[in-house]
Amino acid sequence: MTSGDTIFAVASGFGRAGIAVIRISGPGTEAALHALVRGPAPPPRRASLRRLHHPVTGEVLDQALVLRMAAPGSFTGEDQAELHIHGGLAVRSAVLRALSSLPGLRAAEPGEFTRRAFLNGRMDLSAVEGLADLIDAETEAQRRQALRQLEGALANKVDDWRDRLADALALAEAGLDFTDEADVSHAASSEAAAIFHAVRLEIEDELARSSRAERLREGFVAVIAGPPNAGKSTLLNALARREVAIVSPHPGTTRDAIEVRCDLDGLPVTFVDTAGLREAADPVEGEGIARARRHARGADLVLWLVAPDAVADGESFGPVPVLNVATKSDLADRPPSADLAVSARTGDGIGRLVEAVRERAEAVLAGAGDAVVTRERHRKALEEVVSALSRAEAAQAVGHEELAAEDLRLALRALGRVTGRVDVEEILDRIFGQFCIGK
Ligand SMILES: Nc1nc2c(ncn2[C@@H]2O[C@H](COP(=O)(O)OP(=O)(O)OP(=O)(O)O)[C@@H](O)[C@H]2O)c(=O)[nH]1
Ligand SMILES: [K+]
Ligand SMILES: [Mg+2]
Repeated sequence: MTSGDTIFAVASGFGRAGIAVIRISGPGTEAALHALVRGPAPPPRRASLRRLHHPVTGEVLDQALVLRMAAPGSFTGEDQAELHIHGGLAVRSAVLRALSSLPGLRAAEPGEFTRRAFLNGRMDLSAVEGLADLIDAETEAQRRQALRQLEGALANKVDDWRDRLADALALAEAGLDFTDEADVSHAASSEAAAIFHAVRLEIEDELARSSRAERLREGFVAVIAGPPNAGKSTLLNALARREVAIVSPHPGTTRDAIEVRCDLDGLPVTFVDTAGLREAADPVEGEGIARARRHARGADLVLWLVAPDAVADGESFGPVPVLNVATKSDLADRPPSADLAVSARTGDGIGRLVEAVRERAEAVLAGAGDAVVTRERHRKALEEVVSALSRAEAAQAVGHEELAAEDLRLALRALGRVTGRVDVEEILDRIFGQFCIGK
């Protein structure tokens, strides 16, 4: 399956670079190469050095390494080529203009290459999402998780569940066909029940692990909270090793929450600096304080900071664990109530604080690397499967074989949505919209 258009885009990053890669995909690829190199298109799967010309004026635009992949053995499954050109902005735009001038060629939309790969059966939807995550991965743990997904960790499980449920459905339907032969009917339907019961337990097991995996994608969140002037923004800057937040001796300096993503030995942790908590007269500060409390209640961990000169009542943030951190340890000894003491000024204790946060992040994210359900979209679909299977079991237990078969069909359809084997149009735009041009 190919669409008529041939698309092209810069696949490497923006800005000056030694080399830029332009991708071309579609039925007009070979003709486009022919026009650019003024001769036969280079043979597939062989890197060939060629001069690129403007197809109309004949002007030489650049020397390029040309790679051609013939359908269906390419990323998109279509005829495809890569032009490795020199990365200057002028070279890039000259080659792009030359491509635009060719009939049937147009610039690709965001995610369009990957969309074609999906439509041509080169990857399933969960692999598409894995690819998006791999491009965005910032830490080792995220990279490994995304790669597992791209390589089909979820798709393989889903395919296995689908096969078994399809068998169960066939058995259930056989049971319905043989209702006049009670033995056959009974044996078939209890075999079917055993299958969908086992599948349901396996899916529930995966769902139980999924919240950790989703967390690994999004990162562990540690919110820095405390009374005004506790040194929250100073600590954030020390953790980020740059001046992200404004520091001043005036209480009430920070209003908006400021997030910094960190890589703590391969684990993704987001630190959030917030407005100092107090009764505020100023409505803007009051809004900042309301946001601070919301952030803290949604966090994985609150770092509760108190300076030696401040008297502060502790606050509770629901079930979120709190680490009590005494700040400005260069000014005073650590009070007994604190778990840790730090000085952002001298750097004292910062390493121990980072280690404490890392340990907690590790505990929360442990095992996330093996989980295969990494997104809300997967979780929602699998929850639907579980409830359809529970209904099927209940129906079957009271002899409503037809209802059980209907629920099995619903379960199969919901499973199909994870990998995109059924009615996917409505989710396609959302997924491919996350990609940038050239992917
Ligand atoms: N001696 C010393 N002073 C510090 C330390 N950390 C922060 N300060 C000072 O404490 C004051 C307040 O620091 P901030 O980081 O702005 O405090 P904050 O908690 O973000 O304050 P608000 O945003 O207003 O709630 C500033 O004058 C900092 O220079 C420290 O480790 N030692
Ligand atoms: K301040
Ligand atoms: Mg601050």
